Amino acid sequence: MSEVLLSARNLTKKFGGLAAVNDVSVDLWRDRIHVVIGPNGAGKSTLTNLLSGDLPPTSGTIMLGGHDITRASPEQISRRGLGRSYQKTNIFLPFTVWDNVRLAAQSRTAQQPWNPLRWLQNAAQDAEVNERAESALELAGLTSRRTSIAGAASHGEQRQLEIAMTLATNPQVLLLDEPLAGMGVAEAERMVELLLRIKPQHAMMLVEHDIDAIFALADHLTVMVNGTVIASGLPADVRSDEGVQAAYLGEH
Ligand SMILES: Nc1ncnc2c1ncn2[C@@H]1O[C@H](COP(=O)(O)OP(=O)(O)OP(=O)(O)O)[C@@H](O)[C@H]1O
Repeated sequence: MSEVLLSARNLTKKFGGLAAVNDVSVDLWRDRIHVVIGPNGAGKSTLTNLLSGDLPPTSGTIMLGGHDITRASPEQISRRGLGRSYQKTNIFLPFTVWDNVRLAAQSRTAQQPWNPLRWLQNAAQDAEVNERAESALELAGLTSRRTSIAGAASHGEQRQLEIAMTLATNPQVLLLDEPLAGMGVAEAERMVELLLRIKPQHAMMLVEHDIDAIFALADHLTVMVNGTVIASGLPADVRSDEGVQAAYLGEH
């Protein structure tokens, strides 16, 4: 059954006199993809940064899995099960695909306090980290590329690797910033397939500009303009909304 994993209410973020995000509420459900669109400067990145803890909101609340994370750090929020990818890549280019995913999986493992049985715990932890990295690699469709040097991978594969690295932290909620940016048609199709494959286990919010992908992926579509939500709902309803056509979709 679908459930709300993240719930943000009345989020506002002010930079001086500018409300980059103005009274925005968002629910993210497991097995649903929520796409946020809007022209440049609409507040999409700022909203993502509020949900991930990279920026504190001026007002409003964010609940993740029943916990109030409004003032939590990005690390605490990650440990509570939120993973995000960044437009600017976090990949270590000289390392292999596998090493990158394993490092991401390891970053999630808490340090254990010292005790005489620590080597046993470490061994168990290693096995668990490897397992998490392995399944993230497989979900992202990169198993056959594990020994490739990340820097030598194609643009599309590097974007897949970013998703694999995000999945390796075992998130329930995924925030993805333009996962199809800069991709050709075939790469974009592969990414859409990948996102649909990981959808059932995750609640996802995507910021995306690719119109075909938006309508292939979105279960819920939100349109932001100047920090404000001007429409939010089923993609077909939002698409036919006159205000949306005038403000955004009409441009394409
Ligand atoms: N750290 C900051 N300090 C001051 N103003 C900021 C800051 N970050 C964003 N803004 C402003 O907030 C508004 C929203 O920016 P944001 O980057 O969230 O928009 P966006 O919808 O993600 O745009 P794009 O599609 O171009 O990435 C813009 O007017 C931007 O200039």
